[in-house]
Amino acid sequence: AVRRACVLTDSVFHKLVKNETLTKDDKSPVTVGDFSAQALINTIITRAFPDDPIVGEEDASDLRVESGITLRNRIVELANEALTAELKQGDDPAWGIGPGATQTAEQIMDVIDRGNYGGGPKGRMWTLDPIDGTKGFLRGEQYAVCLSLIVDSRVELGVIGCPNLPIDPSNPSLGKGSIFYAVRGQGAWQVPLTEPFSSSPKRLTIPAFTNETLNLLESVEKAHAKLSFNDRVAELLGITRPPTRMDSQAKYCSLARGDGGVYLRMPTGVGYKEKIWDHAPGSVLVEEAGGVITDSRGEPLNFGLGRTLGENFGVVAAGKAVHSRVLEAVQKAKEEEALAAQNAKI
Ligand SMILES: Nc1ncnc2c1ncn2[C@@H]1O[C@H](COP(=O)(O)OS(=O)(=O)O)[C@@H](OP(=O)(O)O)[C@H]1O
Ligand SMILES: [Mg+2]
Ligand SMILES: [Mg+2]
Ligand SMILES: [Mg+2]
Repeated sequence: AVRRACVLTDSVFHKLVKNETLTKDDKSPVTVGDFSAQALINTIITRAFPDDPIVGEEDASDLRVESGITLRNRIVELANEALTAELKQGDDPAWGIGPGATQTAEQIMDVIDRGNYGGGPKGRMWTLDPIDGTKGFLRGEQYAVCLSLIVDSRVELGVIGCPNLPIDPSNPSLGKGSIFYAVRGQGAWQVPLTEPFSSSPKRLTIPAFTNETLNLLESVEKAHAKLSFNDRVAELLGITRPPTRMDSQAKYCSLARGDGGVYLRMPTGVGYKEKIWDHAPGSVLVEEAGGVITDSRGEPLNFGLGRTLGENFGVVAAGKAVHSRVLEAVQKAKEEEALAAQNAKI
């Protein structure tokens, strides 16, 4: 499902035109690529696991109204193109894909809305972010197709497709595009997007870092994380390398294979609640690569609270040894901030 969606989003990027993007109520962008990829993946999940609910980022309400007709028609066309593409190794026509698997506009809208599940502490559920880092996608930079399976609040499987991420940053000739995946208890792995079954998966482990090699992985968008706080934490840790900024859960993939040493994402203070689909796949990937992921207090992320992670205490992910040092530096930076706020009041 993730591979097919990556082929879809990559082709959408190359033919995307200006009026194929909507601005959602929260002012964030969503493109025909996000909607059609959600239709595609939800179709496959629904056929393979008919009883499983899906917590998906997008919903079709803006497409069901008069003003959404042009966008809807385009999404139906793109989703059907992706659904009916020829079967590849590992594909099963019982999943509603392959030549002839066309759906009506109504079916496409309904399958997008299979992502409307509210989440919660008990049972099986999938999370889907059809394009994570939509702003990165629009810039032609990093984005990711992100899927996870949660059972009784615990992430058991995470799959992250990164069409624009170098396969090996130290060897650019290998090109771009990988799928990263982890099954709890079975390790973290990377396979090339184009040949996921024919090449042997590469096992990922977070390497050891020194102060000289350590660096932060952080958001591109200033509205998504408090980057000035990150700078102070880096200073307290004695980090000399500049941070690596990239959109989407490609940050978790980069951490899992050691391209960067710490993923730090602190709230900007506007009351935004992090969504479970933005962290569930990445969290199991990092844990299976030998890392630790918590909020800034050191508490585990709770994927059983609904569609969000609840009150936002940020996210800290790193290798085991580094993680405890980062938590200490984060606490120190928070104390400094509180003190400065108090002094400003006086
Ligand atoms: N205010 C605020 N604070 C924190 N996070 C927010 C905020 N607004 C949006 N979002 C979510 O950020 C997701 C992408 O963020 P990333 O850090 O992964 O990439 S980016 O560099 O910031 O674009 C992005 O995911 P996508 O919508 O899938 O792109 C959002 O879910
Ligand atoms: Mg979005
Ligand atoms: Mg996202
Ligand atoms: Mg998204």
